[in-house]
Amino acid sequence: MRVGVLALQGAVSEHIRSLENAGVEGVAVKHSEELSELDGLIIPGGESTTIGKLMRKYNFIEAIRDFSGQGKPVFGTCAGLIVMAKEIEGGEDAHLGLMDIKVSRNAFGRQRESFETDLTVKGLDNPLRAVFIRAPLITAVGDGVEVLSKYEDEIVTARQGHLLVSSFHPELTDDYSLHAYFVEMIKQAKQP
Ligand SMILES: NC(=O)CC[C@H](N)C(=O)O
Repeated sequence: MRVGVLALQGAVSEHIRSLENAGVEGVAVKHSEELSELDGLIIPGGESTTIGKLMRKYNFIEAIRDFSGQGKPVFGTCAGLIVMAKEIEGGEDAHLGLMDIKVSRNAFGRQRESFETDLTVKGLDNPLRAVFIRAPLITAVGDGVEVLSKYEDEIVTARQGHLLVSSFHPELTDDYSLHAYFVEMIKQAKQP
């Protein structure tokens, strides 16, 4: 199994390390043609406007929509969550528009630009150490979306079939259980 990490901007090597800890090969993806050799894709955190621009410039928009359309799992973390959303609050255009969620960028405000907490996540055995950095929040979800965790009543992890998103950075700690969860989603998707 090979899992790509979109390497246009953001925390790429950390995701590759977490994937390797979860027992699979992680590869940095710089060209859209590389997607055809992958079983799953992670879109990392960074800055969503920049990632969106680079995705357009390097032909990733249609390529990732196609990849997802084949039922291949996609996991967006932080800015990656924002680019996967169908709707971004504040009138900004959606980027990939893959997942039936509405997001608010930088939702925690300046006082709490970054913080860490232990989160209970549905499907994980133990609380997950979560690092939030200028994090977005999911403010509405469609019918097919399952909420996996909340922080202070706000949705911070969700899944829609083969799509997974988190507002926080699961790759910045030694806890790779959410990556292992994503690897399980890929195994399920590969089953005939
Ligand atoms: N850590 C992150 O990925 C931050 C996301 C950033 N606030 C954005 O809007 O794109």
